[in-house]
Amino acid sequence: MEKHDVHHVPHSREVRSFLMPRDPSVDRRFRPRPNKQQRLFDEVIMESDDNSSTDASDTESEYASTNYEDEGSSTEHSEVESGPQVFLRLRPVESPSKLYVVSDDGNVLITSAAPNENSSNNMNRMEKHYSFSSIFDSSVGQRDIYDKCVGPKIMEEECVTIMAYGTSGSGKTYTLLGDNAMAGVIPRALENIFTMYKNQLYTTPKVKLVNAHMLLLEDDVVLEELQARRQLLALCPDISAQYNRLHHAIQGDHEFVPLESEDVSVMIWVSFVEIYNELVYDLLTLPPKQASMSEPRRKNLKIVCNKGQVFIKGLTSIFVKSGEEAIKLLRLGQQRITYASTAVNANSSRSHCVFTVNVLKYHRSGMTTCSSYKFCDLAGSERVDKTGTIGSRLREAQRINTSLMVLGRCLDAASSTKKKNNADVIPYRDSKLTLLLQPALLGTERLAMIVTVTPLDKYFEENLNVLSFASIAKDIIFKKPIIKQHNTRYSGFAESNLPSAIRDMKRIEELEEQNYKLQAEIDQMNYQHVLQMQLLEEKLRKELTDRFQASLEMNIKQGEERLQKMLHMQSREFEAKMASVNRKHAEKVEDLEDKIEELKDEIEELKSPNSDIEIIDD
Ligand SMILES: Nc1ncnc2c1ncn2[C@@H]1O[C@H](COP(=O)(O)OP(=O)(O)OP(=O)(O)O)[C@@H](O)[C@H]1O
Repeated sequence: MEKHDVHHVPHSREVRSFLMPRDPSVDRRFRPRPNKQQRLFDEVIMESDDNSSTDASDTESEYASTNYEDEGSSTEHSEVESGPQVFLRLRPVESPSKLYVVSDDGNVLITSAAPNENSSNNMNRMEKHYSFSSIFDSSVGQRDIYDKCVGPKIMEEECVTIMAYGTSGSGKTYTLLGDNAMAGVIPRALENIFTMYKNQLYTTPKVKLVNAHMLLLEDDVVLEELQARRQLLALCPDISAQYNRLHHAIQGDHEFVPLESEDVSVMIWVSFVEIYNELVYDLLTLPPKQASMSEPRRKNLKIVCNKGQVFIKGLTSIFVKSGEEAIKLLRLGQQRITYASTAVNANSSRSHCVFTVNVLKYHRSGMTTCSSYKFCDLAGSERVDKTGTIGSRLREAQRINTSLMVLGRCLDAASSTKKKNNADVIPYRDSKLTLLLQPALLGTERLAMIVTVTPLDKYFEENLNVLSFASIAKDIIFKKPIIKQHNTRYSGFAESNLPSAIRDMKRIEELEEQNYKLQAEIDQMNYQHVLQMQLLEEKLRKELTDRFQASLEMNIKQGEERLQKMLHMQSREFEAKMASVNRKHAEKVEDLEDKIEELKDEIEELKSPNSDIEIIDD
């Protein structure tokens, strides 16, 4: 086993690469790092202030906001120097490898030198130390993971991206979603959010984040939103029994406290996307209007960067009134995710998924703020050479590995304090994933990464890559101000104090009720119409059948009569012929009888004694 000598000074600087990760135990002096922490991304801040846009520039909204002019957006900043929090979770396994040891303080993972046959890389054949914000061994459950990694961020009402990263089958999806018995981070966060804002929840979708802009919606748009939400929720699986169990278990695990403020109304929206083979798909699309099209068409969407804001153009965002509704939509989206069975996980996510919860708050002052929580379940990195992956699975794996590699490069660039005077210092545009997670990678929003590892010998090398990736993320120091919340002030909205807001709400509820009734009437009329059409069709069918039957019967009758006539004529002809033949025969018989009589007379004459004829006797 090759031992790492801490006093040995390498002659040249180590080459940085994500695929051949840096050895974190190499003397820090010889890592390609600056001597002191510098302010990063000044140039990127400038970029976000200018009017340039990537992909497409589309800030015009289909949503009317005419009466409520946006007086300008701003952001609530925190100037504190900070970096991402990186947590390590070890998956429970039957016989854990002895190659991984957690330090006494519980923050450093020490990997032993790999046995030669387990490593294709010399660098891996030495002891390494990886430090984390916290390490959770297999005994740590879902409750503690939430309390440590996510809960405080929700309480602070900050914009945050929670990212699960690890090899395939190491427990990323389990950590984020959990199972029926043990809820993961997302259901807990939803319960936390809905309990926190319990007294401020606004039941009408009056404010929406559209293309990264907060808009006050007109009544007709509100109705559309309510209709869309009703339609989509109707498609969701029924999880009420399961949800009740989950809800009680979560509330038993944590003590979420409702906020007291009365000056704010809160609206919560969720969206869910997957990035599959470098294409972005909406997992909450509405069903098609025509009933004939059973499956909603999967249309890939564009990620747009405009004025430093990143959003997905045309992404469905659904207004939710309870944790149950949000979890229902999460389950619906999950059913639409691309899963496949791989060598290491029978139900492996083949895409990166991002579930976003936007908490929009409008304050009595007229200020509207948004806290955005992004939960990102990354597809598992995979050794395509060892697992024998082929065909479409291989293509997927290559795409997954490439996008993870770009993510690694972005983190690497962010952790490198070597200042470069160009805006493209972080290559976040190189993959859809990094483009979408740009605010977290640039440090404008908080980033927490939960790294999952299966502590088995056979995954040793893959795990070292994951750990190196994590250690790169851990090194990042953002000096750019963290955006705590996005703010917008509306001039019209300032007047919308509570009484008028309540009036609005009542009016909207009335309209919704009316709309509901009209929809029911339309449904009833449609039903009647269909019924009438069916009856008419039936009547027409019967009429046609009757006519056809009558004409058929008439044709048969006419045919019979014709045949009867022909038969009669032929029999008369036959009778006449027979009569003539009989007559001829009778005449012949009469002639013959006459002849017989004549002959008889002649014979009598000859026999009489007076005859002159002498009879000679022998
Ligand atoms: N900490 C844990 N405790 C109990 N079971 C776990 C834990 N972590 C993972 N598992 C189980 O391991 C299996 C694989 O986990 P999971 O699907 O979360 O992996 P993954 O990292 O998301 O994989 P992929 O990237 O292939 O989708 C699941 O059956 C899950 O229940």
